[in-house]
Amino acid sequence: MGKLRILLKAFGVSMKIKGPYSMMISLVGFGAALLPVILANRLRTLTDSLQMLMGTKGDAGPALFAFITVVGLYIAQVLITNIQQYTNGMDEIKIQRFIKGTIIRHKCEVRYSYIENHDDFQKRLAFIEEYAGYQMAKCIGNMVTILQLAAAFAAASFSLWKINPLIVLILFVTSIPAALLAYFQQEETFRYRAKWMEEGALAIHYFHMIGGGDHSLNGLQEIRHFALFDYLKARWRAIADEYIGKKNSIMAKHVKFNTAADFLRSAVYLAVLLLAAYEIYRNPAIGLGAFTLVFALSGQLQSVTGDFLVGTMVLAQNIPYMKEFFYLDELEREHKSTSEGKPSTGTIHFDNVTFTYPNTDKEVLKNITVQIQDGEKIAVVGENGSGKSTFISLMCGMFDPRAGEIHVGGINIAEDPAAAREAVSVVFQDFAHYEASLRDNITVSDKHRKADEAEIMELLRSINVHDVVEEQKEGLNELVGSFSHKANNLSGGQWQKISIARAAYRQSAKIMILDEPTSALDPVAEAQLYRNFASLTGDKTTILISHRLGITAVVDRILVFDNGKIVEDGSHKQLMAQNGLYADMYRAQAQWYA
Ligand SMILES: Nc1ncnc2c1ncn2[C@@H]1O[C@H](COP(=O)(O)OP(=O)(O)OP(=O)(O)O)[C@@H](O)[C@H]1O
Repeated sequence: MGKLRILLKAFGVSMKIKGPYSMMISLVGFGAALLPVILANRLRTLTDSLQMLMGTKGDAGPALFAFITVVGLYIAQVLITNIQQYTNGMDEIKIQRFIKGTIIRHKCEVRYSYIENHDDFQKRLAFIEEYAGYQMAKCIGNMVTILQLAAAFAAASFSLWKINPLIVLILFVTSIPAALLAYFQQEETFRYRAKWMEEGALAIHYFHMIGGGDHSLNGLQEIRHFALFDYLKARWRAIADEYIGKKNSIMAKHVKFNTAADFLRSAVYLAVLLLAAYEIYRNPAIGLGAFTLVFALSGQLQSVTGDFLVGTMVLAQNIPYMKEFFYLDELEREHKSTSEGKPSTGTIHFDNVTFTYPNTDKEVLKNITVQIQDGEKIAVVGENGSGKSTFISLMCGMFDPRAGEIHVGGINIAEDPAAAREAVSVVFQDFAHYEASLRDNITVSDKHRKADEAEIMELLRSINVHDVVEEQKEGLNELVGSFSHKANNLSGGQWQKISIARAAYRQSAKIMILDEPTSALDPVAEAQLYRNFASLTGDKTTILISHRLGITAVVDRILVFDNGKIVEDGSHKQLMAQNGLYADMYRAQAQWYA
């Protein structure tokens, strides 16, 4: 995309965010940019009228009129400034809402592989959230400001030019170094911040681990128990202090240069006043008011020139960042569902599937071929890191295989993940905790199903997780979570029972996937769950990952994973007879229990 096209596209989006009311106020403000010049000219007239009056008993009318117009202009200036401040505040809110909304939308719509930091997605998203989105959203406002400054510059220059063109030239030329300085300083600060966003990420991680800025309680008890605050604080400090040190030296440099620039600016201003005084001395006919005009407008012209130059340079410099914002539109989306109706079968077919995670070379799954029939109960077992959860992620369409095809419910999941997911209910290893009522926590898995309280409780009883709801004062209406003071937090096992209930609630699913669903349950609860395994899974095809090999008794077939391959496939009896990896693992666990 060419620079001009990016700029025009950004203007379009930015104008839409601003809305017609705010655009109108900006255009009114356009006229208001001329107010200081009109005011300075009225002050000139007032000074001249007062000079005429001095020592004479002449007509006070012109002075009075000039004074009244000055008052009127001041009032108009105050009103317009405040209305503009209000609309600017509104614009800021709209911009933040737009940026957050855009980020959420893209995060939900892109292919899941981006979430695992494919294409530096997370870093680029952070940059868009922090900077690029704001520059894009503000560009039309910035453009209007630049035009206002240009108008104010032209009007002020015209007024001063008539007194002495040299005044305008001096003010303009001497504003250039200060403007360049301001621009380079902004750029240096930005560059440093962008670098910090990349290098300081670890410091932010430590800061959150200690509990700052993050509402999660993850690991906080352990950190307190091992008295790790000082250790983590030192790690955070080491990185943060380096940043602060560099920032301080940049700031010190900027202050030195800015002081010099301010001296120059004041010296030029005084020189211009002297020039005006000389002009009046040389030609008294132009009147004392000319001095008032120069006095009021010179500083104005200096700052307007500087802001205009810096604003234009920054707008041009920001075009690449605006482009970064439009990167979001180029990301690959998850395919929209094209199928009519839901899958009617619970079959799962992996056909020669090989997979590597984004940005890695290691083959985590190697040539997996497996046919799972409708209604089969399958256990997936294997050592840590052998590829079991990855197998599930692919089955849920989170990633595309590097080679091979996966059909879930008869649908090629790479082509229509949304339709294939309709067939599946799942308990992930790291399931979500929703800050909501227990009812919502259970029913979010099937938003179309309208079940009343009795029906939900019946379901919970059938899979033996009803105790979590019955123990709460408000039953299904109990708010749960750790964020709100009104909510009651649950234990790890209670949360897991709710996640199982959530999966069971998705009645229409043909396939049920359970990734270590009992890891947090007590032995009695676990045994009860497997006793009710038939109620939980019904006639659904079931895939169960577990390290507890005792549960393999409730399944028809076991897939044994080793280093990304299915190395054994059969019933418990067959695999024990085979005396391979499964039999070894089973005996090791049984021995432990014995
Ligand atoms: N997001 C990821 N990016 C890169 N590699 C990953 C990612 N997730 C997992 N892996 C790697 O993939 C391999 C298989 O991991 P997976 O989680 O599928 O194993 P698993 O059999 O489920 O293990 P566990 O029994 O410990 O849960 C491991 O070597 C792991 O390091």
